[in-house]
Amino acid sequence: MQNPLLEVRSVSAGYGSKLILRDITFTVNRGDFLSIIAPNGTGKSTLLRCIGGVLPVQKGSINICGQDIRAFSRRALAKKIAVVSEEDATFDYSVYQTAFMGRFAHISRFGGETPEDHRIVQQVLNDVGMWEKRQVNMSQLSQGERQKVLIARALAQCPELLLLDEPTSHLDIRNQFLILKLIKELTAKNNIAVIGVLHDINLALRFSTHLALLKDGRMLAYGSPDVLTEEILGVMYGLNFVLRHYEGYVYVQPSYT
Ligand SMILES: Nc1ncnc2c1ncn2[C@@H]1O[C@H](COP(=O)(O)OP(=O)(O)OP(=O)(O)O)[C@@H](O)[C@H]1O
Repeated sequence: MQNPLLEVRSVSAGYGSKLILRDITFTVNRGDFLSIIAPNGTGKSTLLRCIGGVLPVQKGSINICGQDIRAFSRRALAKKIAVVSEEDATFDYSVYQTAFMGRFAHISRFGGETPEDHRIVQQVLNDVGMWEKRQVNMSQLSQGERQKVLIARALAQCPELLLLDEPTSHLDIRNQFLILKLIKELTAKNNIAVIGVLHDINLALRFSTHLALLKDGRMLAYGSPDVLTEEILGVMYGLNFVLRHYEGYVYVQPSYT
């Protein structure tokens, strides 16, 4: 049987002596779109940093394609995992140069870049609607446009797992929908998986195959979107919520009572 794409086993992690994540376990398979949902400061970005190999785990292990991520070089891991996060955004380059950075892990040290690298960059910039602005400097873009370019850079990496840390926080409602729809389609087409931190629970419910619900650094529930209930939302956010079903989708709203 094929290994799961990602196995997170009993992971505890944090910063120095400050433990943030406690005993987190889940697996992700190809085709999955997992959204991590939790209140501010719970450890969502910390979890993505561990999976991306940026923050070492203190206990437990993280395997990708059956191998511990600690066994990978940075370059080898970049072929498996791409991250979209504003943390590592640089603004001194053009849109094209920024998206092209996604190809670095694939470019052979001796052969140099190939027409295929440029074809992929053109494709991803077209996909996110930023090809027309390819020569513009990143510093001259709106925050939403920058976010689209960072998504293009990650897609150019042709990863097996895409990590998205609030990838649509600066996008308008149309672009949020279109970008997540694009990512979902690419997940299916390329047989990859996505783990996203999305604060908009309704967007998460629209696109996710799986949800991970965290509180105080621990996993409260993990599974299909059915794990989200009014009760569990109340526990997570300390507020009453109502869940409504409409045209096959579930929507969440805070209740005023
Ligand atoms: N580099 C760091 N050094 C020390 N503590 C940190 C560091 N980064 C984050 N933290 C702390 O870890 C905790 C979890 O932070 P994290 O960014 O993972 O939360 P989050 O769930 O992604 O939050 P948000 O929804 O607000 O983005 C917070 O208490 C935060 O203060």
